[in-house]
Order: sequence, then structure tokens, then C-alpha cells
Amino acid sequence: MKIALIGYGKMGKAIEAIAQGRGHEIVHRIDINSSHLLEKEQLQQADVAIEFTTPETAYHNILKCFAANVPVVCGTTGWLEKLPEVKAQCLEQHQAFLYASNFSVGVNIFFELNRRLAELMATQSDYRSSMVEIHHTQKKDAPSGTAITLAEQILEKQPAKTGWVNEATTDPTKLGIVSERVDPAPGTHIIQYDSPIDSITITHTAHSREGFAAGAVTAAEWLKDKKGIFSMKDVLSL
Ligand SMILES: NC(=O)C1=CN([C@@H]2O[C@H](COP(=O)(O)OP(=O)(O)OC[C@H]3O[C@@H](n4cnc5c(N)ncnc54)[C@H](O)[C@@H]3O)[C@@H](O)[C@H]2O)C=CC1
Ligand SMILES: O=C(O)C1=N[C@H](C(=O)O)C[C@H](O)C1
Repeated sequence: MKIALIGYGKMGKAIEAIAQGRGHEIVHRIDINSSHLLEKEQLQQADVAIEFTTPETAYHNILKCFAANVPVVCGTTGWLEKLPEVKAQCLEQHQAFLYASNFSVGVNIFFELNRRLAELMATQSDYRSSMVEIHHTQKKDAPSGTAITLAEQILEKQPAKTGWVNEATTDPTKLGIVSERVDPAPGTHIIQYDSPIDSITITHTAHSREGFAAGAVTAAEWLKDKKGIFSMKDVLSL
């Protein structure tokens, strides 16, 4: 499979290593200094594009892939206000798009646990939920995309909560998400339910970026010949 890597930073390089290890060819490595490679003719040399850039650039990069008729896997976080528009464009232009706030198998299983735990806790008014996410200091967005996905799952199951805030809170109608930035943390997410009697905590800790990169390559292999909008739930059949 021929891959265009859009974003050749920490994730782009981790994805390159996994993709080449699986016999794929990287036809373009596109970063801030080589964005001319996002032209239609260049992108069309790839079977699939994998986009890990910045909150400011993801939206336009995805639209360029649509214009070139190239399926795109996107892992960039921090741009979700534009997601509905991207999905609409994908359908309108008959393109293929797969977004995940986290591509690792472990986190996608953790999402399922989180959803179930939130469901069980929905009727347990003695417990207060909260979240901590820990990442490296170069991370541009807070809270992390994964934390937002986890929060949305909790809010969906707990109607007493009306939203999340990116700080610790005693407001029972809000889910507090604390963001810590410590090197070299690749990504840790902790969900906690506390009552006066006890606490329940579930934690996912990434030991490296390998799981994110492997998941993104698996998603690209899966998406290559498809049309439509997909998620890692589709890829992993969860
Ligand atoms: N969904 C997931 O599983 C994961 C998502 N991420 C997200 O992926 C994104 C990238 O993360 P890192 O690789 O750690 O960041 P990084 O800062 O190491 O790399 C970003 C890359 O984007 C490039 N870039 C900037 N503007 C560009 C443009 N206009 N066109 C093409 N390339 C451009 C930069 O030159 C750089 O190579 C972040 O949003 C991060 O939150 C990170 C890890 C896992
Ligand atoms: O920026 C990162 O590094 C990560 N970003 C993703 C997120 O925002 O959730 C996924 C992972 O936690 C690493």
C-alpha cells in the first residue's frame, strides 16, 4: 500500500516505522516545510493518507485529501468543532474518512470499559466522577482528544451532568478534567469515581507511541478501498 504521511513529527515518524515494517511504501512525508506535496497530483500517488498534524491544519489537509479522492485516516486532536463539516463534505464528495481521538487497541477497549462503568454509576448518586489526563509538555491541546471522548461517553450515561470543565470542580453538574503536562508521558487517562465509602479508578497508560501508530496503520489498511465515515469501532469490530 502507498501511504502519504501528512505530518512528519513524533507520530508521523512512529507510523513510518510501523508501516515500513509491514511492507508499505511511504510515497510522501509532508510537514510544515513541504506542504506543496498536498497538491492533488502529489496526493493521488498514494492509496491512503494518514494525517497527524496540528489543530490549526488538520481541517484543510483533510479537505485536500477529499479533493484528490484519497481516503484519509486522521488522528489530529483539538479541531473537533469542524468535525461535523468534514463529515458532511465526506458524504457530499463520496470520500472515505476515519477519525479517532486515540488509535491504540488498549484505549479503544478502555472506551468500552468507561462506557459500561458510567452506565453502572448512572444510578449511584453517592459517587462523584472525575478525570485526569497526563501528557508530554509539547502537547498543544487540553484536554486531550481521548479525554474528550471519555467525557462524552460519561456525559451520555449520566444526565445529571450537563458538561465538562478543564479543571477540578466541586460542581456536581460538571465533570472535571484535570490536564497535567509532564515529560516524557506518551498519554495516561485516569477515570475516578469517589464516594465517602470507597473509590473506583480505571487507568490506561501508554508506554510509548507504538500503539497509536500501529492502530493508525491498521486503520489505513482497513480504509483503503472503502467510501464513507468510519471509526476505530468499525476497524476493531467492538
Ligand atoms: N489519535 C491518536 O491516536 C493520537 C493523536 N495524536 C495527535 O496527533 C497530532 C500530532 O502529534 P505529534 O506527531 O506528537 O506532533 P508533532 O508536533 O511531533 O508533529 C506535528 C507535525 O505536523 C507538521 N505540520 C504542521 N503544519 C502542517 C501542515 N500545514 N501540513 C503538513 N504538516 C504540518 C509539523 O511539521 C510536524 O511534523 C496531535 O494533534 C496529537 O494530539 C498524537 C498521538 C496519538
Ligand atoms: O498528543 C499526544 O501525544 C496524544 N494525543 C492524543 C489525544 O489528544 O488524546 C492521543 C494520545 O493520548 C497522545
